Amino acid sequence: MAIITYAPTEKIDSFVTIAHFTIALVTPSGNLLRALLLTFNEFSLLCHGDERASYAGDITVYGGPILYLLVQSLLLLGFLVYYDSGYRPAFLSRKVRVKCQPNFQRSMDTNCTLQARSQDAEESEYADEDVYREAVRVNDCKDELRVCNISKSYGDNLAVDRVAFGVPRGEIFALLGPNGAGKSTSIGLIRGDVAPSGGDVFLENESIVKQRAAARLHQGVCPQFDAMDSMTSLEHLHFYARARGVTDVEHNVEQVCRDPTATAVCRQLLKKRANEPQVMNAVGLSAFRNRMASKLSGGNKRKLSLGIALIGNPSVLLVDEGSSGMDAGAKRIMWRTLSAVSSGRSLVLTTHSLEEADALGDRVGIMARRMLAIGTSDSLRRKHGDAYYVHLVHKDAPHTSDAKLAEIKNWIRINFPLATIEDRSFHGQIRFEVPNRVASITDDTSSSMDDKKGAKASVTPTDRNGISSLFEKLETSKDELGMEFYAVSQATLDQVFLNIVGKHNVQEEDYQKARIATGAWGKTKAWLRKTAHDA
Ligand SMILES: Nc1ncnc2c1ncn2[C@@H]1O[C@H](COP(=O)(O)OP(=O)(O)OP(=O)(O)O)[C@@H](O)[C@H]1O
Repeated sequence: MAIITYAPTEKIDSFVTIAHFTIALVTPSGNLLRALLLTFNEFSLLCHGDERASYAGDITVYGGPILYLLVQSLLLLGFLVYYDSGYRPAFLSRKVRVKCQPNFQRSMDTNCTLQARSQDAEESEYADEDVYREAVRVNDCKDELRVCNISKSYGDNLAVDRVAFGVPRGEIFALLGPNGAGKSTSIGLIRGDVAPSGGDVFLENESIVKQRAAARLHQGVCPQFDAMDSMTSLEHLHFYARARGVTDVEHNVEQVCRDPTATAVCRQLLKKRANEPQVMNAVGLSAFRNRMASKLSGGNKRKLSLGIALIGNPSVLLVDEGSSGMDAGAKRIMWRTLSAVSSGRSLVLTTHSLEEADALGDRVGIMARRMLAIGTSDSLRRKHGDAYYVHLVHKDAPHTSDAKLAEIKNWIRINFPLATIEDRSFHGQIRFEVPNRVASITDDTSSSMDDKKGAKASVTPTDRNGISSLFEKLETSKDELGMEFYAVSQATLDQVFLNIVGKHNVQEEDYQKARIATGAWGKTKAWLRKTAHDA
């Protein structure tokens, strides 16, 4: 419009052409627009000044936009390949330190650089000493996967805060956390899809930040959502094998179980149907090889995604919620498949299912933005669920009178002053929790809360015979209280998880948002409601 308004009439055409070519230089859509305008303007196609245009492919007609688009496609493809490779010329990179350190500066440093601080100060920055120890261990270990103090923030939202762990070959590491804890972001960071704000990830000692293409060769990813196309299961595997540059597609995963520690299940799977593609065997999809992926059941779709992740026999396998949406039976089959394919590689599994983490994970990491606890499920139970859970059933159940239930509760309070009795009792059944260390303390009925604290404080670490004392008391009073059965169990991983997130005051993302709404908007709404009501 500016050209048409202000340019001399005889120069309008040439000025418009110059403007078109200049804009099209940096915008591919500008080329398409120019081609479209030419199509709608017959004079532009047929005339070249006062003469007839030689042909439509002339540089001033369609030739210009086509040439520009070709050059732009090549440049953008080159940029994409360069960006995806993660390569940075030396002059653009900051100082590279392959060795990562705990306690890096929070100022979003791309290296895991160590600030000179005392060990106590360093340790206090981590949720507990096991988390700190893992962050230190991951510096020098030879694990196939090393996640070094990785962080990611989206604006003000710090989604992942200095998470550090290592996964050696043959180990399954289960990453647990409530909704919005940053599990999928952590997987994205390990994959190299999300650029970290700080820290680094090393796959077979290759940095996902600085050698992304090389590091990615070592990983296979089974994403949270199945991305299926209109192809059969077999065609999917062939397609992804070619995309990954795998030549021997048919026997690609022949060596899935080459490790001497390979499980018997794994070896059996490989023996069966030796002529089938081994990925098919490994994930147990042989029967559905020619079925359209969209027609597979949810469980088999997950297996196909796992099969795709196994293409190329990666040494690090990332499984994001591997059994989500599966029924109990399919879940167990998936677990067997996962443990079969885990031998000889490092497997990171994110899950909401504590049962799954317990069943599969050699080690478990519980995170909510930062790592809150790490260890085997047994060590976590010992550390964070150090209590016995007792379930009593009265012999008159389900018709036990309230008086008898009150008598049992009274007995519990006298014998286990620090026990927590569940408020609700179901048809003559009572559940209570006794802290392990104090299971053997006897107190009188009149003991005040201070007395109880005193009793707890007086327990020494050697006072660990709580379980025998607990059984002795239950056995002695069993008949007197009219108990039919009783069961004593240790904390489940569910209880451990709740204890840990409770201790760190972690809430689910939606709940947090709801609380924020209550704080600001909620208060305003309440005030408006009150004002309207008063009026
Ligand atoms: N692309 C993004 N842009 C902005 N914020 C994001 C983005 N991706 C994730 N987040 C935020 O990061 C936090 C962690 O999200 P993430 O999806 O990693 O959690 P999660 O543990 O995988 O949750 P879930 O178990 O529900 O899948 C959330 O607060 C989320 O809103």
